[in-house]
Amino acid sequence: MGSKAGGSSLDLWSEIVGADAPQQQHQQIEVMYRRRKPQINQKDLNPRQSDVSRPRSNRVSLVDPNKRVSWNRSLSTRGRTSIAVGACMVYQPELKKEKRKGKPAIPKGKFIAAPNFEKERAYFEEVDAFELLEESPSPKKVGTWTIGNENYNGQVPHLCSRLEKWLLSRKLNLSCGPSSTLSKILDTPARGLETIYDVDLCSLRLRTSEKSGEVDPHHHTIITESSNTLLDNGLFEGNINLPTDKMSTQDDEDSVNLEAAVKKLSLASTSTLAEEHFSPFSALLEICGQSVPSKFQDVLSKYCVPETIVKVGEGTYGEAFKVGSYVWKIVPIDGNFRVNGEVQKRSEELLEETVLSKTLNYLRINDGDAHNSCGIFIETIELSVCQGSYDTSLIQAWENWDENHGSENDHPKVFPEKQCYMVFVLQHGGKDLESFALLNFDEARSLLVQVTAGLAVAESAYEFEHRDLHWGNILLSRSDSETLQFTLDGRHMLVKTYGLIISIIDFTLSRINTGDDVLFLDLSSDPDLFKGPKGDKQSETYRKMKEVTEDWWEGSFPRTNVLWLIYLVDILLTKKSFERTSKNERDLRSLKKRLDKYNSAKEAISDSFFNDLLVVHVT
Ligand SMILES: Nc1ncnc2c1ncn2[C@@H]1O[C@H](COP(=O)(O)OP(=O)(O)OP(=O)(O)O)[C@@H](O)[C@H]1O
Repeated sequence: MGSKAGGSSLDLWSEIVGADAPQQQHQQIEVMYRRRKPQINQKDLNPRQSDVSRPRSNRVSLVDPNKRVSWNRSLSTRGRTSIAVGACMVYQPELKKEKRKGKPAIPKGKFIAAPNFEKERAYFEEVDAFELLEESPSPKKVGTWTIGNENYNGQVPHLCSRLEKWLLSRKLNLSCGPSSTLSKILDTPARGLETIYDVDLCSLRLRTSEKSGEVDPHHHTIITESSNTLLDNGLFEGNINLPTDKMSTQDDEDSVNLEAAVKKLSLASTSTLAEEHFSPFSALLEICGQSVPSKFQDVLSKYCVPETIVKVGEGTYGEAFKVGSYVWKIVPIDGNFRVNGEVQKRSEELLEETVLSKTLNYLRINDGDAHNSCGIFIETIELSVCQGSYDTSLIQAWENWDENHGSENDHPKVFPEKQCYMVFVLQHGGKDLESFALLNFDEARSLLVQVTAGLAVAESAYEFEHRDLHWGNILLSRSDSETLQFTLDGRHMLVKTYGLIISIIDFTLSRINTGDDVLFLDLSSDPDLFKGPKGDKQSETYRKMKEVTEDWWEGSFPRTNVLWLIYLVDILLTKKSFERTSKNERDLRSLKKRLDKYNSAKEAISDSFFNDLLVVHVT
């Protein structure tokens, strides 16, 4: 295999030993669900829902079968209920009712028989007894970068203050152009966090709580090397490129003065200037390099001829279309009516997701110098804000898909002329794990090693936690390459693919430290997320995350990545059928047990399960 190429390769992982656990096999009875939507056992369905003539029988609202509101769907309103409902909510619960009478029944759920129910029984009894040990929570407010937005009230998703300042400064002085760290993230491809910190030191420095001795987690300390003149003029740009060595000689007194000045400016900004010049929507436009929203047609024409567009998937918020060789994820935003039973996302939320996606793009750089790199996080090619009714080519593609798959989403004809959308132009990542047919155990373990290695790399680079890695958010495609390179803390690893390439998507719930700010969603404002069906692996994983984080979502808890790895092993064992021996199943169960001891994907990647899938190159 290509994994041995390169001469001086050492298998360092083999020294990590993990004793196999007792190998009982048990049966598990578990609800299935799709993405964040729980699937209820047939016996739990009322007759109407279980009627095979209803193509949506696998998506059952726990509240009202006609209304797509469930424990998981309420995610969409997390932290923004007050905005959406208070401002302009027009609830349309009946939107889906008139749809597609007489449509052929095409159930979407994959009901895969467990390979050996009897064998599984013993195991799952063991697994059930094997509840995760009490997590050892990370100490709060220590060791993470403090965050900005002192006005954060737990209801509005956090938008990094750095972003606000950058955007504000762009408004105030467009001729300066963006040169802050954030703009670098937005304008250029991948770079490691350590580099970002370096760059940032030339314009701004963030202090950790530890370093500054501050205890307020919402206090964002900014120290600049800028001149007071700039500050006095209100033209703070974070754009003063002093050499780092000069930065390091800055004395504390100056820092304190400047800090106070910046704080003053910041306060003035939020109360007056920002209100006049800054809105999340205009910020979104800025990020996309637009001054006004585009028309679908204009952006589409850059990528393909409209007739070739095909819908490839759908989520709670977005529709996914293959446009040329890319995938467009189209998310309606800021509208005052529900779509797919959900309050539309607001610009604020999309701001965070766009910055996060762009930051993860940095990991894709693999120029030999990268300290951390991998290609597993889906590449964001372009971001665009569009406005108008849905384009006819997209509607046609939507209807074709609906005929074949039975869409659960509202027909896009509901969108009025003034509707705005966030368009993510993404690398095509293949099929999601839910619908992908894995062939054999080698493919399954390559899936696991790629996800684990990718999370380890992103943890190391950005303190990244995905926090929603269910089987709709893992994409798979086949390829000829035998190995993939991951670089973790400067060590180059080749990972065996067995012909499978994995991509991770959907960073809505993710947490990241961009080097400027910690971006995260405060899930404590969405209690329903944690009320999913008991025993359901996905809902249990949200609950375990809550235990681990102690509901402090801002903090760094890479253990949440491990929780999703455990979930993935469960999914492979119980929801996916592929060629495997009983030894293979034992190996997976043993891995699951050992995973429980790890506090990060970085620790997990050293597990013996991955030994012969990884080769570390010492350079
Ligand atoms: N880059 C991509 N390549 C291929 N398919 C994609 C891509 N992005 C999204 N999809 C398809 O669209 C589906 C929905 O995407 P995504 O999960 O990002 O939307 P969402 O609205 O955030 O979903 P949810 O919140 O319900 O998980 C995916 O499960 C996948 O099938």
